[in-house]
Amino acid sequence: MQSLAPSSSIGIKSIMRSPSPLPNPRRRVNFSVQSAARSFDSNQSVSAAAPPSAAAGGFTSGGVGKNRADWQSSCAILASKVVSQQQNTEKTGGADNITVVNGHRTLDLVPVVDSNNLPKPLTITDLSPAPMHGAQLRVAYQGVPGAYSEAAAGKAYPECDAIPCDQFEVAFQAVELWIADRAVLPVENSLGGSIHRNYDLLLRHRLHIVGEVQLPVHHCLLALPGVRKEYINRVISHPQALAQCELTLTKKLGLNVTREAVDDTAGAAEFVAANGLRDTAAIASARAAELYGLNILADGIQDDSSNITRFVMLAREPIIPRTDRPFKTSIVFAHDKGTSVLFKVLSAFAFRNISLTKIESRPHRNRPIRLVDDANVGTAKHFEYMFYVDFEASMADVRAQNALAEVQEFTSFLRVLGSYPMDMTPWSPSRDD
Ligand SMILES: O=C(O)C(=O)Cc1ccccc1
Repeated sequence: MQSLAPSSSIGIKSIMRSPSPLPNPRRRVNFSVQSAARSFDSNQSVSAAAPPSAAAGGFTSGGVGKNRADWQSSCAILASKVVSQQQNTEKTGGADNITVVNGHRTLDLVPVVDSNNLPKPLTITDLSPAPMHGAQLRVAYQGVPGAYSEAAAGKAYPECDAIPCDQFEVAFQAVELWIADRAVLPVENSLGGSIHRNYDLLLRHRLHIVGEVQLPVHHCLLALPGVRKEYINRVISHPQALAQCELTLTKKLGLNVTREAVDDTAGAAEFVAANGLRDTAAIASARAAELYGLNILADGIQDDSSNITRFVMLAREPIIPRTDRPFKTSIVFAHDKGTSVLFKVLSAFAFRNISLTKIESRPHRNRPIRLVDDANVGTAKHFEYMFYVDFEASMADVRAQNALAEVQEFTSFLRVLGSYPMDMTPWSPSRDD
């Protein structure tokens, strides 16, 4: 999967403002951080935030270390990468390519948009805290205007200044480097399940979950004006969107054509429009159709009308948990010895009548395999897992504190990702219901 923005380009581009209640999409942060990000291993967090405290939901054990020197060197790495990326861009220009990633054909796309909209080079001053932003909350999201993440930012913070970023890594770093105040991250979908890569990102960075929103997602099939369904031989979108519309595309619309995954839904729409592609349709929102001048060929094409995506809001500092409204707490833990650990951990919540809303396991990135020697049988190899659990209680609730104290006894690593108000907005299904 590739970004629709030139992946080697570096810049913040100015884009139009949108009317309320959608957030104000002002700038696109699309400095490329792939290589810079690789320099930040888990021991080199770029977070400048103070160490989290248990009371504020930053309870952690066995987590990564960080200090001012790490932060400064991370900034230096990022700044030097920015300069070299910029030079590469100048050398290579921006060719419009289809590449092969993990065996899939993907688009390496360069939008040919009006030159006022082309990314402007990021300078070192763009990486320092910007005191001129005024009182508006700046919320970084992955994608371009019209992406669902932008809508989620607008739902969480109606008056916010939404900052598009070409990658999640960039959205995280925008917050860590004080370019943005919050990042918005899709974490699970009612049809597609958990977005695993984003869970991995939560662990690699030191941001705190400070809120959640659940957004009904209503997909449209978009094409250039005058293009009919019969002309389409390719559908492009975010992989979640492609998966969420698979049945409708094939069974209802008869579109047994190539699918190609790109970084975000609205970026797919922008690409079709910017390149005048008459054989390609994008799956994206009605707002993306409006922003990029595309027609809606089919409306509400998600296979299940109750298609909800859950997003979390991330900040440098945890919020102070409260007990006067429903809160949720997200934790991640690992264990390296003992039996029935998962059972014991879950009982710590069950005995205190704390409901779990999610449990997810992910192979441990740094320690994927555990060897268990057995002289009679040989060497057994088990996957090592990280477990992600969400439970319905605030860290200000003594039951949650006691449960976590107990969990800590059975685990080798425990981190509270955040304790935050639950999204209690009434169920509002997709528009076509
Ligand atoms: O690509 C987008 O617009 C996103 O925000 C990610 C996404 C994709 C599909 C459903 C929900 C969110």
